[in-house]
Amino acid sequence: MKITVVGAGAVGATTADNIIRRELAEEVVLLDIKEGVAEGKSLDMYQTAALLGFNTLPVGSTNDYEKTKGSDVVVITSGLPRKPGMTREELIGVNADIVKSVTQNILKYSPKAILVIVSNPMDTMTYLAFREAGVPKKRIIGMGGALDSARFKTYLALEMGVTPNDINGMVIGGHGDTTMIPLTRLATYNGIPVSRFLSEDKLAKIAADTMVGGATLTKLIGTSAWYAPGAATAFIVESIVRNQKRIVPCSVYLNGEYGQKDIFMGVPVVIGRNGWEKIINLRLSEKEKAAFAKSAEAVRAMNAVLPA
Ligand SMILES: NC(=O)c1ccc[n+]([C@@H]2O[C@H](COP(=O)([O-])OP(=O)(O)OC[C@H]3O[C@@H](n4cnc5c(N)ncnc54)[C@H](O)[C@@H]3O)[C@@H](O)[C@H]2O)c1
Ligand SMILES: O=C(O)C[C@H](O)C(=O)O
Repeated sequence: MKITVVGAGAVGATTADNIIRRELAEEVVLLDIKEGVAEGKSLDMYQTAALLGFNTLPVGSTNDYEKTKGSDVVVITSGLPRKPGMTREELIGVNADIVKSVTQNILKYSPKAILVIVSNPMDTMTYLAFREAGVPKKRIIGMGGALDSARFKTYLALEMGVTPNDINGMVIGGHGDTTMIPLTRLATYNGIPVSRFLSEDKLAKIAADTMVGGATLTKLIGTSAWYAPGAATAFIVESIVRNQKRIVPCSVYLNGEYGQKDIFMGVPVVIGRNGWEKIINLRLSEKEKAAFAKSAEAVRAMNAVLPA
């Protein structure tokens, strides 16, 4: 198994670190355009092997795609992160060109790879990667819902004073401050609806906090987050390489599912060795359906901004 992570910045390096520690591949290639950075971070990571005991080999590359040849899974994190006060959507101008050229280069050397797109605005960047790659839809996965759901579970756990490990919950829709849909109605504490423990007001606040979870961290840190994004990306990669068939909300191509066509949006999917294998059709309430349709409108408007 060989995995490539494009972009050796905060999220890319953290993703690679999580993948390496869990020995999800024999080799992990980290690629960046900044001279020496990917090589340096790979060597730094490998120097933890003697301390942590893993056997995966990290390999750095300054824009040399030959080194990525024959990758089974490729994660794309290259691109600008937002600054405080910005939306993810404002990154489209710069990041579209980056994601487009990276996708083309990757496919030249790894035509069979499953692509996991992280760069923002993620749903639109995933749509763009799909358009450029021309590969079966099940091999293109956008990472957003895994992270947003982890934040949702964390906020629920903090409010309830319990471990996030006992909380189940999903965020679907777009990966944007106003397009996410935290499904409070379906969230549980070990199978028991969280509404048995929290008031409607508390749940509404948790949903609102989840939606601006990324913006909150960006304001605190000065750039966007990387620990949970890196862990969430590695979580998806693990479900692929270990063929775990986990149900994870991911941005995937919808062709009529959830009432939408020709769009990438977050919905629960089964993730296994072939990419996303199946879309889970949740029975949404009328209010949730309306939120999904509104979210799709916003994502579609972003997609329309992409150059032809
Ligand atoms: N989908 C999500 O949930 C999620 C979560 C966190 C961050 N993000 C997004 O991920 C992206 C990266 O965030 P970050 O914090 O790691 O940023 P960063 O600035 O730390 O790292 C980005 C890296 O991409 C590299 N890069 C730029 N152009 C490149 C190219 N053509 N080829 C290869 N590498 C190139 C840069 O040199 C830099 O090292 C941003 O767009 C951010 O908004 C998405
Ligand atoms: O908030 C951001 O801009 C980065 C990422 O999408 C996140 O949710 O952490």
